[in-house]
Amino acid sequence: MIEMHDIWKTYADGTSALNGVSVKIDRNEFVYLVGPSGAGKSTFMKLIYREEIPTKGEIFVNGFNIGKLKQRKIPYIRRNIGVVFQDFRLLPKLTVFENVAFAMEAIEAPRKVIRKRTLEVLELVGLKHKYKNFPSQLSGGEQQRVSIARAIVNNPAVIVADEPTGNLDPDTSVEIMHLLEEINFRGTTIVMATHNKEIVNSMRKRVIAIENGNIVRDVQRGEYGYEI
Ligand SMILES: Nc1ncnc2c1ncn2[C@@H]1O[C@H](COP(=O)(O)OP(=O)(O)OP(=O)(O)O)[C@@H](O)[C@H]1O
Repeated sequence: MIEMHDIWKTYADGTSALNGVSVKIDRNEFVYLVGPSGAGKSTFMKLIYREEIPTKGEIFVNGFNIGKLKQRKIPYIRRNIGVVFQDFRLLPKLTVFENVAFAMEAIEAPRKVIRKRTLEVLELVGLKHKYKNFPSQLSGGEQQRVSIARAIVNNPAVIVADEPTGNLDPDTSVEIMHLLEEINFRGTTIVMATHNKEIVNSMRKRVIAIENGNIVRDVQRGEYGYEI
């Protein structure tokens, strides 16, 4: 599903973020990425959804060598990877429905299909009744649910979530985690960067720890392993 072969990433200003990372993540896995601030977690994820390309090494997602992807193939890979951010990144002037439908319009799905599928995913995240609301009328947890609906609407093979509970209180964080578990259970691979020790230690999954751009630990049903 995701394979990195000796991946190096150095940014334009000379900062090296990843130093020879190799890893394999199988279909349907749920992986927590942990490690200190600045360790390279976001970079790891940006390479998966092709926000960045590696300086050296090869990365395959769903069989595609995405560092070498032709420009015209990029929409295909974007459709196959849903991304969830800490700060939700919903479009404030669009309703809940429109925020989710927008991701399907981008791939030019037929109108009827868009309506049916959008309402279906809003139901899955428990927000169908708020489809006419604007993001500003929702709680943080609800906004994150909408962003998860947007991430899954095109039925991606992988979801990449960068600290999805970072702006949420503990109870809401647990609800969001249950939703991600449910999505994983339905067949989507999930890679999630987090600093949330409680969640990692209570909902045991594979844990990959990154420090100074290297994988220093990779354990099935692992622990958070840091003090904060
Ligand atoms: N666009 C960029 N240009 C230059 N340096 C960058 C850029 N993005 C990230 N970095 C640097 O690369 C290193 C890894 O950053 P990255 O964001 O991947 O870390 P992280 O583990 O996600 O951190 P955090 O937990 O704080 O989000 C850091 O030294 C960071 O300052």
